[in-house]
Amino acid sequence: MEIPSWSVILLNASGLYILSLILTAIYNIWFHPLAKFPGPKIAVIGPWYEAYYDIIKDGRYLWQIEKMHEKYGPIVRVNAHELHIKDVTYYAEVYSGSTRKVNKDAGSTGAFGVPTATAATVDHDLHRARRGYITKYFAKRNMSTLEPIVQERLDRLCGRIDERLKTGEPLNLDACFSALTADVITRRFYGNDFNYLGSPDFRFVIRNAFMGFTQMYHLAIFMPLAVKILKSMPLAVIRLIAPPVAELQQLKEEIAENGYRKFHAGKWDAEEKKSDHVYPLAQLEKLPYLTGVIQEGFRLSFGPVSRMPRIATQDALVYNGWTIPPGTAVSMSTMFMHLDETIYPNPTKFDPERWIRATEQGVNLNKYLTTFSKGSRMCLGMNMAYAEFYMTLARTVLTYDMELYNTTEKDIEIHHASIVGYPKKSRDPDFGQVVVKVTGRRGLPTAA
Ligand code: HEM
Repeated sequence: MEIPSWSVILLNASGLYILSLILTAIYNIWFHPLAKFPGPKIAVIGPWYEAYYDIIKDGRYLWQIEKMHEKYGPIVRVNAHELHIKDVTYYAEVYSGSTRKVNKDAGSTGAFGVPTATAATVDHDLHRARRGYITKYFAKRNMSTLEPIVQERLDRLCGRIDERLKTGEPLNLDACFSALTADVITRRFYGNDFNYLGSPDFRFVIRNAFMGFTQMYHLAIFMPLAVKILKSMPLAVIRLIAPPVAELQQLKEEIAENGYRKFHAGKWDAEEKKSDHVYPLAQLEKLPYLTGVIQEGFRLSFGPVSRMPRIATQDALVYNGWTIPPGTAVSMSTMFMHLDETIYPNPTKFDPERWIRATEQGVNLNKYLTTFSKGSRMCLGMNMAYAEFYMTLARTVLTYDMELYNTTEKDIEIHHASIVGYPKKSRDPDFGQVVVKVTGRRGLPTAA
């Protein structure tokens, strides 16, 4: 028997592959359980349309989805297996998880590369069990043990801000607040921290690693194998191809090797303790304007903006006359929730008083704030994040005068979605950061 040449084998294999793509496209357009839902056909024939916007155009699919909603209405099929809904009144139904079993979408959680993490757990029941083990550590009643940790780290932060006041050197708020929160979290959960607040320019590996991870997020969804191969290369090679991914790998290797031995010695910087503008959290939480500032900050900074689909495994959801079959991935986006003008008139305006007005009118605006998501999978660290925001804002704003330095609205306007939002890319390495000059330090207020 004559053995076919390599070129014939290759030709046949390519033919079969193309045929399978055509058959999949035909199935997805006409025979898939979601075939009847509105949306562009090009988005469902295969993963390429979404991949084009999220990989080539770098996290721009969300804005394309916005255009789809303008054309097709509030429910759109955004890829072969996922529906996206743009309707603030329906969020609780999709994200609930307390009244029905809700899985996560394996496609998007797989990108995290940590299948045992609570946030990446796909199955409803397994997630419930895993979340159950750790919930108590995040309870609101435990925030009193967090308070002294935050106050001590704020003392350290103030020490660093004082330095900038003296030298006149600009201060990168993104960097110093990231260092603050990393120190607080590690000290709260591991008993010690790496004293990132003490590092020059507040640079630290976890922040760079997180940014590296977000940059690889879309690639990891569409080409998981390519990312696996990249991660298996020697660190020096990874550093050449994708420096932030090298940071992530280095961090993992260091933790695997040393555990947490590199922790800060644990000596609290008592000599830096200052008593001005230190208010108890319980007192701060009662202040309506400060609360409005925090809520409005959460609203316009969005939190994670990438889609986080939920799958009702056993129930059919009903939306606007459409019956969504069980097992369908359904997503909604915080960016659309927070910019909905029926809930937030003049939505891009930073208006803390809208929260005060809503309370006076008996309107529960919090229902539409989805920075931390809602339902059974909502953020476990929410109370911790709020506590840090109250204490940090009160302390820094009351203590210092600051002026924006080389920072404009363009630095914070989001243009790319890669888990969190990023501004439009720029060649300027400092672009996309909030930088200030510290211009003064205030004394104690006249009335506490
Ligand atoms: C401003 C700060 C934060 C924001 C905006 C935020 C936002 C979120 C969001 C939206 C989710 C849901 C993710 C999903 O549906 O896939 C989430 C989950 C989670 N967050 Fe946060 N988070 C913040 C801070 C924190 C902190 C400080 C911690 C802990 C120290 C934390 C721990 C968690 C955990 C453990 C989950 C997984 C919960 C689960 O799957 O049951 N977060 N976060």
